[in-house]
Amino acid sequence: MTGHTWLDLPDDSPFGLANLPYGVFSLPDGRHRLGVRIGDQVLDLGAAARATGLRDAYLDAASLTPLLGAGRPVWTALRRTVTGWLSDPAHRPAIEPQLHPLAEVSLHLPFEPADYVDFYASEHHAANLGALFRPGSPALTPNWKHLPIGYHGRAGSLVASGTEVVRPNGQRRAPEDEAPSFGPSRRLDIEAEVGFLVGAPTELGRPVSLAEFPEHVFGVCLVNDWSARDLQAWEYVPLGPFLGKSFATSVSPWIVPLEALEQARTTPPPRDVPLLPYLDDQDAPPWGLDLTLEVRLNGHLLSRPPAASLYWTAAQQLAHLTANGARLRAGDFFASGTVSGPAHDQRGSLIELAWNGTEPIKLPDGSTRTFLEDGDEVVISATAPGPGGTRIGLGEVTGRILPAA
Ligand SMILES: O=C(O)/C=C/C(=O)CC(=O)CC(=O)O
Ligand SMILES: [Ca+2]
Ligand SMILES: [Mg+2]
Repeated sequence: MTGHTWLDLPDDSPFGLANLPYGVFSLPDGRHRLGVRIGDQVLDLGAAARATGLRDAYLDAASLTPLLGAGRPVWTALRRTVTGWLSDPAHRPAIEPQLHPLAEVSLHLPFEPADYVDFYASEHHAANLGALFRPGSPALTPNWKHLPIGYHGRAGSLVASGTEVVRPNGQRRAPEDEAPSFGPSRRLDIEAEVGFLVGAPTELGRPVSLAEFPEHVFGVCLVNDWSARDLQAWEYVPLGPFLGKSFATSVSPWIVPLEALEQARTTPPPRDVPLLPYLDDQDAPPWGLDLTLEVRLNGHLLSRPPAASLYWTAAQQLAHLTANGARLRAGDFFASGTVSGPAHDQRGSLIELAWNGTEPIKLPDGSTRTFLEDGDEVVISATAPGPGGTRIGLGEVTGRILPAA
C-alpha cells in the first residue's frame, strides 16, 4: 500500500500514501464534501470519482456516514482506488485538478454522531483519579480489571476540532462550602483520548467478538473530552459523569483508516487477572495501538501520553459494549478514556499534571496553571509508527476556552 505518489511529497510525510485519512471539508461555496488528505492537500472524493468515471454514491455524500454503513469490503476497495489515483501517473490529469490546499478549505465534524461512549482504559489515569476523587478508597474499583468501564456520553455535544468551548456553568460544591452554588466552572480540564469510529452496523441482539473488530471499526482519530472537575465531583455519585462532561467533546478532523495503523498494532500490557472469554485477547491478534500523543497548552508541550500503555484495547471495548446485544449504528463513536502513562510527563489531564491544583504547572510566559483559564488554547496531536520507519500523522484536535455565558 505504500509505493510512490506523483505528488511532490517528501517520502517521510506523515500524510503520505500509507495514511490517506478521510474527512469532510468545504470550499467557499459552503457545500460539505468528502475528502482524503495527502500531504498538505485535500482530494475531493466526489469530484475525483466523477472525473474518473467511478459511480459511487457514498462519495457524493456530505458526511462519512453512508460510507461507514457500507462496511469493510467497500472501505478496502475504496482505499485501493484512492491509492491508485494518487500513485498511477495515468490518473494525474483527472485527479490533480480535484486537489485543494488544506489552507484554503474548512474542515468539519466528518460524521453524523449516533451514540457516543467514553471508556476509562488507562490504569494510570484511573489510579490517579481514584486517589484524587476517592481518597482513602482503593485506587482502582474491584471491577476495573474485569471489564472496560465506560459511560454513555452526549453524542450531540461532539464538536469539530477548532470549535470554541464556552466555559460551562453548573452546580459545584467545594469541600469547604456548606451548600452548592451555581456558576462558571472553576476547574475546567482536558482529557487527551483516542477516538474510534463505527462503522458497519449490527442487528439488535448480536454481540461483536474481538475478532470482528476490524469489520466494524472504520478508523481512529483524536478526542479532547473537556471536563469540568468541580461539576463532575459534585454530581457523579452514584450514576457517573453527566453535565460535567456533556458541554463539548472535540474530535479531530481526519479519520485514519485502521489499515494505516498496521505497524502501530502492539500487544497491550500483561493482564493481571484472567479475563472472561469474550474479553480474553491472549491468543487473539493484538489491538493495542502505539500512538504517541502530545498535549500543548498555548503552544507549550505539557505531556506525551502513550496509547500503548492503555490496559484495555478498543477491540475489548467494542466487545464489551455489544456483549448485551446492544446494536451498532453507522456513526457510533467511542473514546479510549484519558491516555495517561506511568511517568509524570505522560499524564493526559491537568488534574493529574497539577495534582488537583496542589502542584501548579509553570508556563514559559511566567504564568502558572492548575486548570484552564479563559483564552487558553489546547492542541492534542499524535503520530504512529508507519512503514519503513516513517510516521503516520493523526493530525490534531484543538479548542480555545471562551468565558462563561
Ligand atoms: O474516576 C472518576 O470518577 C472519573 C474519571 C474521569 O473523569 C475519566 C473519564 O471521563 C473516563 C476517562 O476519560 O478515562
Ligand atoms: Ca474521558
Ligand atoms: Mg445518543
